[in-house]
Amino acid sequence: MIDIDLLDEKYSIEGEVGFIEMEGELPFISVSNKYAQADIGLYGAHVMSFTPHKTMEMLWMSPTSFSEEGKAIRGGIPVCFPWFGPHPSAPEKPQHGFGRLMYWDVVETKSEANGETLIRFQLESSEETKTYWPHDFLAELAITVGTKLQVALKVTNTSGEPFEYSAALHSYFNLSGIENCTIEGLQGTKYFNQLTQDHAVQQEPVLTITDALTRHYLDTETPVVIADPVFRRRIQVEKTGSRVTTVWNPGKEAAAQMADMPDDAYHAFVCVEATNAFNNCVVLAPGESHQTMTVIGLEE
Ligand SMILES: O=P(O)(O)OC[C@H]1O[C@H](O)[C@H](O)[C@@H](O)[C@@H]1O
Repeated sequence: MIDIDLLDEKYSIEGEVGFIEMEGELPFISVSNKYAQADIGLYGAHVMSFTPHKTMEMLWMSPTSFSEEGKAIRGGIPVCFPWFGPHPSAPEKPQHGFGRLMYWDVVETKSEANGETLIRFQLESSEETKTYWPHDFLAELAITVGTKLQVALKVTNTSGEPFEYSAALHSYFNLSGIENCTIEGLQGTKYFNQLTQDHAVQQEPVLTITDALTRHYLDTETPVVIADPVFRRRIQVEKTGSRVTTVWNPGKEAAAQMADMPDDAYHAFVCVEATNAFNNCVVLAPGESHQTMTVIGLEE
């Protein structure tokens, strides 16, 4: 049970961080500072909105997303953990792990000296997580709201045995229209095409999306830029501790099949994800940690 009043009492910061609960919606944190406005759901430690002042919303949220326990939120930044995609050996387990299907504990809110706001969450192994995944772990998600949005997922192995996990910070970006936009920074990078199950190398200088696309670019840490000339902006997606960049758009047919997005929503977003999966899963020895981080902002 989430006690929003208690959280508000303990972690709100006057004029900067507030805890909000609305009828029929999952509870969320509202952050407002001199740089930006952001909303962060407690369920899944899920960033749902990030709007630097004097710009438009950077993240896309489905207007028909589910907002109820047991169902993933469509849009924003789902945290996929401790596996990405279908479970490798048990397909009945939830796609993209259980991290996006549980409440995370708020452990700190802080107004930084430079005016940025830090929100820290934790998800610790429990009887419930062990019904999905047998390992002891501590997952920490640190979100910094400034002119840029920084999201860092740190996983520590708190068990006595090594374990392997996969993960992604599955960011949905708000576009003027997919047909107007190009994605820069991936030329010459090899990728696994999930739709055709082939491997290839991107030859084109920029990626243009004209149909359903699910590509996992391998062994790359380079920043990607989403150029949107109609919205007159270039969104830069930087990352560290992630060696796979996933680019996903469902296209027309698959979008129409999804209950939690409008039929034409494929127009409105693209996902560029900081991923650790495929040939870049993370193996942690007892006591070891790994951090996957993404930084999202307008190109300077
Ligand atoms: O519908 P979801 O479970 O949220 O997954 C949405 C998408 O996530 C990733 O980008 C995967 O590579 C896609 O195959 C998947 O369709």
